[in-house]
Amino acid sequence: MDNHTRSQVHLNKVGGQSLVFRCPLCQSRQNGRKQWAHHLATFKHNRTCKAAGVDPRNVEPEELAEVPRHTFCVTCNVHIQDIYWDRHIRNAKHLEKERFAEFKVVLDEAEKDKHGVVVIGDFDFGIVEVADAARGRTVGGTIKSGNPSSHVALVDIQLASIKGTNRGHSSFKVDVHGGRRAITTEPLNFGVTFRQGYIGRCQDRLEFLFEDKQLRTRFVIARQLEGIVGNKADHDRLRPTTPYVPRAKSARQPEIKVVEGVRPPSMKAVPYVVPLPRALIPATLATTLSTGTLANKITRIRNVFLPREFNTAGYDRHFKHLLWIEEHQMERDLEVYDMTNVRMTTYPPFYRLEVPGLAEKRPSVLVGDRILVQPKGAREGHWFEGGVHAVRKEEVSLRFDRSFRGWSRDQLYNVRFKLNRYPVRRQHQALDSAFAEERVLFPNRTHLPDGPYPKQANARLRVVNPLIGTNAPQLQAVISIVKQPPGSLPFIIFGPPGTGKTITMVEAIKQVLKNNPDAKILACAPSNSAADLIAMRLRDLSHDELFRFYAPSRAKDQVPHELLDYCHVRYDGHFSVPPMARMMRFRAVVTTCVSSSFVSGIGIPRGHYSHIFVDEAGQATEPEVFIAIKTMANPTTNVVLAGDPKQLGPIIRSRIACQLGLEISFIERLMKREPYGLKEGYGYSVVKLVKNFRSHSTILKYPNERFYDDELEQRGDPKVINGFLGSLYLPNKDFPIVFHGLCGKDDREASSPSFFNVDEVLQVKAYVQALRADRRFRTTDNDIGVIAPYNAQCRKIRTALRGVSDGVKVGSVEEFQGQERRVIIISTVRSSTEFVEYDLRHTLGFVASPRRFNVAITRAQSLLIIIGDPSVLSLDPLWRSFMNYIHNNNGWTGSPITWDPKAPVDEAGGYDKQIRQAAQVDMNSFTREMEALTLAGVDAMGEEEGNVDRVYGDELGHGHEGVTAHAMSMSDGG
Ligand SMILES: Nc1ncnc2c1ncn2[C@@H]1O[C@H](COP(=O)(O)OP(=O)(O)OP(=O)(O)O)[C@@H](O)[C@H]1O
Repeated sequence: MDNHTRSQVHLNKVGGQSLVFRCPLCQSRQNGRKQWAHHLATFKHNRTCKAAGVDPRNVEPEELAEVPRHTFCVTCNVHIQDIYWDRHIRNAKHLEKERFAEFKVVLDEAEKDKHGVVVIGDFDFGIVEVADAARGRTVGGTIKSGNPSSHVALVDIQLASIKGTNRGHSSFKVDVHGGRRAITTEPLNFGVTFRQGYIGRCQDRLEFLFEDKQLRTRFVIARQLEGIVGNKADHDRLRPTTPYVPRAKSARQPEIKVVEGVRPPSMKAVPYVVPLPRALIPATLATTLSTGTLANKITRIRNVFLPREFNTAGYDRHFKHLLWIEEHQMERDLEVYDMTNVRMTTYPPFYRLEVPGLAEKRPSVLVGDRILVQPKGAREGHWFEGGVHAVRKEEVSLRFDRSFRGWSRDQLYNVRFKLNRYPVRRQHQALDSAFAEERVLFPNRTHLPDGPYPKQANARLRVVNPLIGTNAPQLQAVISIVKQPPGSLPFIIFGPPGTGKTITMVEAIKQVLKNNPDAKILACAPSNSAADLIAMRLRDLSHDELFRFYAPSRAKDQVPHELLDYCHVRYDGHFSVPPMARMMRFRAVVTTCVSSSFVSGIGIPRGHYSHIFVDEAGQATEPEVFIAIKTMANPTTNVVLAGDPKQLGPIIRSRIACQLGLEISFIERLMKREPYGLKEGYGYSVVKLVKNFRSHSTILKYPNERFYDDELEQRGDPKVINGFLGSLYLPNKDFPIVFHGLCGKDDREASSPSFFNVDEVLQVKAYVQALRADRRFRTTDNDIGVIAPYNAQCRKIRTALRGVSDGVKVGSVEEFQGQERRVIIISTVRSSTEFVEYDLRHTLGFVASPRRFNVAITRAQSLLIIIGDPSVLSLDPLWRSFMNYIHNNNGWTGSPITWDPKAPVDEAGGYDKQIRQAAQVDMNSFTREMEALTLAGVDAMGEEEGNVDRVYGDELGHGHEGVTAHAMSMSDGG
């Protein structure tokens, strides 16, 4: 069918007639006189006139034939102005729908019994235990005709996955005796066997090709085959309990009156003396952000709101606006969680509200947050604020003002989640401060000291960590930091993963304290896990010297027990700060970047800390890093940053803020400045570390080549990095990387958009059990880390490991940045291409995210196991080359690959293009095959293939997995 006839199919004329004009100058079509008059007045038209040298008023339209005014598209269910009809049917959205509609028809048609022939049998194998599946399970089926004088013959039986030129793989096999044979009323028996030696699922299509001799036509009857290898009890425990229903985003009406709620006691746990600014988004900026295209918004923001130049004078204004832009987006992202017509229960004075998705941090709610509640039928715009006093698995406890009355079991409420503004207010507070020293904000060549940099020979340092003494660049970094005169430019410890940045920073902290009795340190990191790592390594300081500050809302069970003695816990169990005199005596205070504002908040004077250290500085936004610097630094304070811009950067939700630079971390910006060139700055302002002490050479090889120009040297301790060579799970005993191919299913449940993949959960569990049971290698829970890109998957893995290996750390890549484990198991989750676009949009997942990929694969010391669906991952060139690397080294197991791992990878292919092609091939191949099979008549379903531009529904545009700004926030008032 050609495009013309196809368009007829969708054309239902509705509505009356109208005049259509064509503009002789710009050839555009105008529907009716009014539109024509408007067109004449437009800028574009006037420009065309000017170019043609005519007066626009003298242009007469060409009158076109009368056409019907409206057309109704039966595929998309929309009315379209007739003049736009052509455009509509070329439109990707329409083609998408049309493709699906046609494809469905084709498949449905194929599955129907026809020409009197019926195929009987149930080919859904359900869940088969691993041992049974390895032996193979067979089910029977029959083919027969209902017509005693049938002229139909069975010509062929084949599996869609491996027929023709397809190199696919199938775990199914079909047994049928004899070749071509007549189909009569006598049943013809056949058997389908499902045999698979590994966890995961297999789907295929069994196609029976028949010939009707009387009608001289061939036709196909198809049956879907499906089998899952796994454990039924685990599947029952982990599968979605309620089907996923995307939440609909409704436009919020403005809040007119909000009655303040009662905040939890933790909000008063820290005795703040400096009030926080409100820092509300300026109305003009909010209006700009709500109207126009992305490009227009960016241009207007640049022209109207941002300073002309990004320099010391305009620094605060620049970042304050970027913060507001980001906040505006974060607030909008929360709208999707709004709930209507929900009930609450009460246990006075608290109210309990069930929040679907809470466990996956969708939405993320912390103690101290605010949730607005409105009784149904209340006055428009009037809300009660509920202070969040407790957060449980699926519900929160709220406390309202006394004027909140009228609760009953049946009363319905509307609910709005509000952004916790404390983190942004703290950043504004810091930006409002007077600190604006160029040597920190925009260091240049003049800030480099004269003379030679401090050399090791003259330094005479007695290192605390003997490892540092064995590596010249690390030692140099420590010496340079110790010897930097007060008021120097920021010092950067820069290096790829596992090169010892954190231990160098920790050694530098200890040496500064040792060599300068007056020195005091404020050490920060973007996440609690990275801050914990610093604090753990500083534990040789006494309890009077080291203080680890946690936000009062943090739960004690989230804190490593070794650090509890270094914290201050109030009588009511909340984290807090000790009395001021004691606080002032601590020589090192460790906290997250956002929480670092507490020091100025409780009244510790600027300049109290001689040094501010920030580890994993590439993961924080610049305003986050500057909370500590801007609130506490004075002209003598030195700043030290450690990080690697090739690892995870800050998570930014607003595309506008991203494009205006909020995504670039402070360390990344500094590294591009003159004094940080390795020639000029080595030893003065920067030291680069290139010896990797973490990983086995085979684990290091791929990221080293891809991200670090092969400059990393492998220097890991052989006792550690060779620890799993020869182990049972390695397909190649000398190559400690395993790619475990697994075809699973990515699921979601209820209203949480977070993904999980039960098949992969089971495989992770199987590996953990095997590792723990293997006496030869003696692996403890602490040796194993499991990384997954989605909160829901992390939660399911934790559930599966409960009672099996509770001590195994399971977390997102963000939580693993800076961490290492002897064994890392990565569950990639994705098993369908259609969700990858979703990941790309929401900066989730592993595909097309090189930084996340880099961090994930560089955490393992001696064994790296990746569980993933090769067919999906292979669409990303980075993943495909990585899988080829593993395959070519015989590290592959599980579901086999369907491509040639020796063939060069199309690096420029890019994920977008590849996924489009894959989706198209997937949808069209069956149609094409059917065309080829069909001689004539009933099965002529092949159609001209439209150029399907794959467009995915814009689902939930909110939230990030892993560590969000919210997850790192402190809800402790101020
Ligand atoms: N000089 C050294 N000799 C031997 N081992 C070292 C040395 N320096 C660091 N290590 C070890 O290397 C590993 C990685 O160190 P560290 O965590 O400090 O690296 P990093 O650069 O901060 O890593 P990431 O970039 O992943 O955060 C640790 O196990 C550490 O003990």
